[in-house]
Amino acid sequence: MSVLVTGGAGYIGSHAVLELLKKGEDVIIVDNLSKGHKDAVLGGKFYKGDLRDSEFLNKVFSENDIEAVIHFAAYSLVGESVSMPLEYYENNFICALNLLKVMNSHNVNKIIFSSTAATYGEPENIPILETDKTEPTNPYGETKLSVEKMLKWSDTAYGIKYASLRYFNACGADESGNIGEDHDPESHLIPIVLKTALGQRESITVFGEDYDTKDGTCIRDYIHVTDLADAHILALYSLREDEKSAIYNLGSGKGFSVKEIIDKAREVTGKKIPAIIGDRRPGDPAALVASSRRIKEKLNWNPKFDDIGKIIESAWKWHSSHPHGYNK
Ligand SMILES: NC(=O)c1ccc[n+]([C@@H]2O[C@H](COP(=O)([O-])OP(=O)(O)OC[C@H]3O[C@@H](n4cnc5c(N)ncnc54)[C@H](O)[C@@H]3O)[C@@H](O)[C@H]2O)c1
Ligand SMILES: O=c1ccn([C@@H]2O[C@H](COP(=O)(O)OP(=O)(O)O[C@H]3O[C@H](CO)[C@@H](O)[C@H](O)[C@H]3O)[C@@H](O)[C@H]2O)c(=O)[nH]1
Repeated sequence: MSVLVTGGAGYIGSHAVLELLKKGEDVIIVDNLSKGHKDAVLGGKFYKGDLRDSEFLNKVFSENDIEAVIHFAAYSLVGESVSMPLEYYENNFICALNLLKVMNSHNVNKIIFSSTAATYGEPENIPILETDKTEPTNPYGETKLSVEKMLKWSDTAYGIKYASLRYFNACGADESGNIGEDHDPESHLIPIVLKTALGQRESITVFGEDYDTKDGTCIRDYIHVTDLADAHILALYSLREDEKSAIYNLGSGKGFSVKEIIDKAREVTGKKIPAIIGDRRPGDPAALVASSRRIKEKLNWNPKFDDIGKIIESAWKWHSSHPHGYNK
């Protein structure tokens, strides 16, 4: 039987596909390539298509013996979601709705969902626990929280078991340097900092220096993409072992400010990396840091990258060897 990976040509999805293949899983990938790259998919059976198209989805499920779904496909940019909320609801909610409907009609009862730290909003406590309140400060987080609620009711009604993984900030690249992050336009901090190091941008703009944090810039929890990919495999195994549905945070437990990330990248690359201070970006909470105790205890998740310098080094290996991403 096969594992269907939606959004498997995207940044995190392509790393998960690689790890699944290494474990000997039979993998099917669906991606509309709106943001992803066919060259990022290093194996498996690839379908180009859109999850908003139920007929297409039904065909994929009819042609294959699908056991479980890992659902990455979504729009995922905090700032963009504030200016395009309806597109975010349409893509993120409708894709998940169509997927759950087709899963139910084909008796597929396991799904791993890419949720996010953005479901919490402005946290009351750091580190954030899965039981903490969820009040998103942006439409992106709202769409993901709505899907989590739909998953809960689909479990109650149809017995579809889920693991909802609330990732904090995914970063880094596969150690081989063969796949990595390539968004167009790029909006994530670490790739932009590294593109500045490569001389492709004149400077990095720091979005706000007046937050209530140690140096006034936003704090995030940066987690390596391969450690994230590994967590999906553990979640898949747990659903196979009839574990109950659950929500898990995935982060390193350490917070770094925007300025600290820029300084660390200067150290790793040996480049100057000019930075200028700009306005706050709408929708950004001041600080997000995870407690990942639950997934460590319940699924034995054991992240390998616990050093931000090593994480940035892996991203630098990818960016410096692929300065134009997959379009070499
Ligand atoms: N990058 C992060 O830091 C982060 C953190 C938390 C959660 N997430 C979540 O993880 C998932 C993957 O994120 P990513 O950074 O790899 O993003 P990405 O944009 O690189 O990957 C998403 C993939 O989904 C595809 N896709 C989008 N809409 C589709 C549709 N309607 N039909 C078919 N394919 C579609 C895109 O072409 C792309 O390849 C997303 O759900 C995102 O919300 C990401
Ligand atoms: O040019 C830039 C880009 C980003 N930032 C800041 O850097 C931090 C990280 O930003 P970014 O890399 O864009 O990630 P987030 O907005 O934190 O969102 C990521 O991490 C979330 C989980 O925390 C996921 O849900 C999202 O999908 C994913 O894009 C934020 O404080 C940004 O304001 C800058 O200062 N300048």
